[in-house]
Amino acid sequence: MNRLIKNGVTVTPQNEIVKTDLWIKDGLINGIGYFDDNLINFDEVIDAHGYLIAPGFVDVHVHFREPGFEYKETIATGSLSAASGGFTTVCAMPNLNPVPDTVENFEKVQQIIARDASVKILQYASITKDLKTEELVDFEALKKAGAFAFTNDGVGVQTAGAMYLAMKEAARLKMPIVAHTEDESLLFGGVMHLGEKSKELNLPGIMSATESSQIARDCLLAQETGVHYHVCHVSTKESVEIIRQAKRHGIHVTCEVCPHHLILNETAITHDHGSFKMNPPLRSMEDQKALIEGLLDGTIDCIATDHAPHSHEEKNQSMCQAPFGIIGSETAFALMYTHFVKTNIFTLTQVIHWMSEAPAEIFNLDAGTLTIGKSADITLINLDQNYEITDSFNSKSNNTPFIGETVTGEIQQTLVNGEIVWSKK
Ligand SMILES: NC(=O)N[C@@H](CC(=O)O)C(=O)O
Ligand SMILES: [Zn+2]
Ligand SMILES: [Zn+2]
Repeated sequence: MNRLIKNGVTVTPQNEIVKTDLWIKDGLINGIGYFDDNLINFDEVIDAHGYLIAPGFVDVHVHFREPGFEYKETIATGSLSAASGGFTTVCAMPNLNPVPDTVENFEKVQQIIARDASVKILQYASITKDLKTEELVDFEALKKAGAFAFTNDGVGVQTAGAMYLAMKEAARLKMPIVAHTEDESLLFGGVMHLGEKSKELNLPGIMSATESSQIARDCLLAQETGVHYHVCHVSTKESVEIIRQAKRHGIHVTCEVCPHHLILNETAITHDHGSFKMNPPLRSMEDQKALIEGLLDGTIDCIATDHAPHSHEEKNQSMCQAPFGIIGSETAFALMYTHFVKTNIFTLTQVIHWMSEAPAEIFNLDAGTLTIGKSADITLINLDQNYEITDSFNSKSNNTPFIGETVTGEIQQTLVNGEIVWSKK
């Protein structure tokens, strides 16, 4: 099967836009340059007239809710949502029911993935049984069953001892520990960042140290054990500084940041509504600045969405009642492009890198680049198209505070292994 993507552009490492075609043969990238479809016999020619031909994005942090919470999302709807956001490889979190904490439970998820996924999905196994801190999973068996990495995302590992033993075992197996860092003894029922805004809205606050103190603990344990330690959704300036210092000390730590923490801060919370509630919460303007600086100086390694679907009923209530989390797959690129590339804070090359090659490099994934001989995992983007984010998504849920915003940069088509998995209607 020979397919040609014609008349597109790519962006060079120097951030120059150059015209190009891309030739796909049997699911692999066979050539990047100019190809004459009068001379070469293509089964199909996709006219990309001026669209950016980008490597399919890689999202190391999504919640697909199946099995257990199919009313929020399923592997079918979540992966379609990812595809329509330009993602071709995603890593799915284990806060499911049952939790993939045994080989049997893990294989159940793998079977649904094999049946229903429209993009490549790597499934995380949990660190502990049922995400409760006491008992570790069988790391070796879950690795053999195909676990991508270990995490308890949704909750933090509450004791240093459990985290230490988990890291020791993961290090032995050369597997990463991925951490949602949250010390529950420092939570005090908080629902948004503890600061001026939480006082104004009279809502219980979450202090920054709830996150950063556990990152400090874990960096020291990562040094002790030599494990690859990856921090989820970094949100505070203290977290960035701790990770910066840990990297300077040669500790194998990497981390991700979410578009919403880069774009918004606590002042965006106009009133007490569940759509502004996510974990970690929108922090202060200083924190937001530190996240941007952290990306620019390499302290923060990549962008991940933390796509966290919840039903309308669940989110349409006070922050004190609504669950934490917002969706992110379908809006990530356009939001980053609009807020950071159009404003010359980041280059297009940087944003693409942080959404594709960088996350793939962190976890040694064979993804995230346009390379001859590699899988044709590709997204085509119209960089000139403005559109309004509406409440209609491929995801089952529409819990995002970005509804109503006009953005630039629309995903047109996504291919996985050279096959079209999503096209804009
Ligand atoms: N981010 C969130 O606010 N919520 C996530 C859990 C998590 O990522 O911690 C969820 O599963 O809903
Ligand atoms: Zn989390
Ligand atoms: Zn998450």
